[in-house]
Amino acid sequence: MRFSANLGFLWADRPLTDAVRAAATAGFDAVECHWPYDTPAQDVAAVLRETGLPMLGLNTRRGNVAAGENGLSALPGREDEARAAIDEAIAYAIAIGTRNVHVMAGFVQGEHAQDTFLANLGHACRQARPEGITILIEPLNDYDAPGYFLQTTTQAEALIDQLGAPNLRLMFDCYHVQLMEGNLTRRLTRLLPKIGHIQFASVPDRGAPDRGEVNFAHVFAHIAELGWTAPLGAEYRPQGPTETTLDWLATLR
Ligand SMILES: O=C(O)[C@@H](O)C(=O)CO
Ligand SMILES: [Mg+2]
Repeated sequence: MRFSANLGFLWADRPLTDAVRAAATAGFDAVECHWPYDTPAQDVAAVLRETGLPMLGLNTRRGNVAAGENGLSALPGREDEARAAIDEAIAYAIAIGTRNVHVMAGFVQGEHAQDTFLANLGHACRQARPEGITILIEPLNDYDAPGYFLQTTTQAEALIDQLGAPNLRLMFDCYHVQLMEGNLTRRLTRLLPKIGHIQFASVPDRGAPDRGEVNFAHVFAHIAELGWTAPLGAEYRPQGPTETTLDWLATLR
């Protein structure tokens, strides 16, 4: 199994460039991040060259974070901002060689939200495709992100089918999926052709994967049996310094 350190949570107390170095030293095979925009892309590109780690993915900006926003792309009336955030994320991804951009939907419900999300995802897929970039959508659980537009893999699958873009895929975060829908291994098997990236954390406390209600040794073995070889994203909140939470890296590899 290969693993990617999600630097939105792991080593989140360090500048992004130092966090990449820490992930390399700890033995991760790749990194991914949430919102890298405060760090110049050329600095990130340089540290990726230095360490040899790929940055697997990044997110579009959330909008007005102070006002509680968590993405713009499903918000009716905010299309210009949403598309600017998508274009910015794609440009940043190109600059650092990242192949996945997660387009964040936002807190909104309803039919207009669905139409808005689909239209903005269409824009994202068209912009990203010539660059070889995949657009990801990620269902978030309703406990941590109440009211988030995209909450289940069932909903995400319907959106992917409806848009029919070859470069739109599902970010399957085992943590969110277990909380909302469960049945992880059957769901992974069925959805595999539509999955662009897999993440994990313990459930329900979003800690390291060697605890909680999900047996990740079993889930990872199943993912390997399915033929999935890309690094899996460790997106958990370390309790204490990240280095002290990495025993699982040796045992689950
Ligand atoms: O699971 C998550 O929260 C992340 O993957 C993310 O990108 C949005 O917060
Ligand atoms: Mg996630």
